[in-house]
Amino acid sequence: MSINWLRVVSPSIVKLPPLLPFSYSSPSSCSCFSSVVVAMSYDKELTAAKKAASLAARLCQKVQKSLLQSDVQSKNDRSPVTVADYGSQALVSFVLQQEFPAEFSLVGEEDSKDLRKDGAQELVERITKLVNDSLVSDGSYGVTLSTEDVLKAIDSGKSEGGSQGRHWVLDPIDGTKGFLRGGQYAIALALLDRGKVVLGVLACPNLPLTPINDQRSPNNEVGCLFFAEVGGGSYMQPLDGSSTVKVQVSGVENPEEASFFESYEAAHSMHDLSSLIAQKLGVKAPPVRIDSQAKYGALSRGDGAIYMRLPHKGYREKIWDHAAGCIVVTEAGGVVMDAAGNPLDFSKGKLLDLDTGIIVTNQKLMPVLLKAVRESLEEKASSL
Ligand SMILES: Nc1ncnc2c1ncn2[C@@H]1O[C@H](COP(=O)(O)O)[C@@H](OP(=O)(O)O)[C@H]1O
Ligand SMILES: [Mg+2]
Ligand SMILES: [Mg+2]
Ligand SMILES: [Mg+2]
Repeated sequence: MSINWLRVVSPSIVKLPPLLPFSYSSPSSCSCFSSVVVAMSYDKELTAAKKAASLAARLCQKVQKSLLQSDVQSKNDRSPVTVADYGSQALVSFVLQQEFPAEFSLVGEEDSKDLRKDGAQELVERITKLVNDSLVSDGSYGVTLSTEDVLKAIDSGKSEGGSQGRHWVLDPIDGTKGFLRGGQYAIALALLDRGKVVLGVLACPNLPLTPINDQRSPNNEVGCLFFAEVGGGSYMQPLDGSSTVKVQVSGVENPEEASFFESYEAAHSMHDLSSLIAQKLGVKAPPVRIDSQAKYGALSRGDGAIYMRLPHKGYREKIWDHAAGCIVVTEAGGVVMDAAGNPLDFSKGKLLDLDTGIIVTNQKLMPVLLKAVRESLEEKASSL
């Protein structure tokens, strides 16, 4: 097993390795922070991000337990959104603004447009109550938000990101379809500094604490928080923060022994193409299909060795669907690339500038995986 357990009395005792005083090169062909940079600590930001994501995860868990039909709405693109997506974005936005009032920019998936329409008042009140209940249970801020405060907090996520300054990147619920099915979902929060991902937090409320493919453990306990800061490695805690482990990607070198993840939703990734690639590699295990960036979390601790995401033609990937997952995997020793072999570029605004797909694996397997992807894409194109 590739999880290196570090049992500690309190998570605060686990110190990230000290950052070098001058400069360092990133540990691998790191797609999140690739150039030589002046070392910088983001400890305060990481602490705030963990707090915000954990609070949002608790809000989501509460909603998932007793989801009402009226809690689910449909967006313009007909994708689902729930009171928990909105509540999570409002909560994370509020917490980050409290912690960093001087410099705050957030690129979030949701906005309040539909909530400001006639007939949405009840929904907004339900979201506001969820947010206030979460703030009361935390007890740090001593405020009660009005419905307008909540709408404003959701709308603070309107930043476009880019290559200048710092921007938080938030997917308040990644895998809303999984959330609705009672499956996997994640609260994904990352920080961009001058276009590079410098920290990421993935709260995965339904992900087992033990490896998902481990036949021997009953997988009863769920709820994982993955986090990573550039140059500091990747870590996992139970959502209650009671212990911390350093995680590392699988060291598998033989593709026949590798297992791979893909989206649960066939509409999100071409399962026929990934099975062709797996066949070329000689992968024996069937694909593990799970929703959301929980795939990046599971991969970072070695539950599987490969993640393939090959969207149908025309789909454009959003930065909030990958930023946190990318740094969690990269800091755990993995590599994240587009299917053409380029690192992901988070500096271009809300969208990732790629149209081939995203592949994730360890450093040893990446060259063979890229080759199999290239050959499979060529075969598919020539068969059309
Ligand atoms: N046609 C499509 N192709 C690829 N990804 C899509 C898609 N439609 C939606 N998605 C994205 O896939 C995400 C879920 O990822 P996964 O497939 O790994 O479970 C969704 O995030 P949200 O649930 O935050 O909207 C959404 O952004
Ligand atoms: Mg969505
Ligand atoms: Mg998403
Ligand atoms: Mg989402």
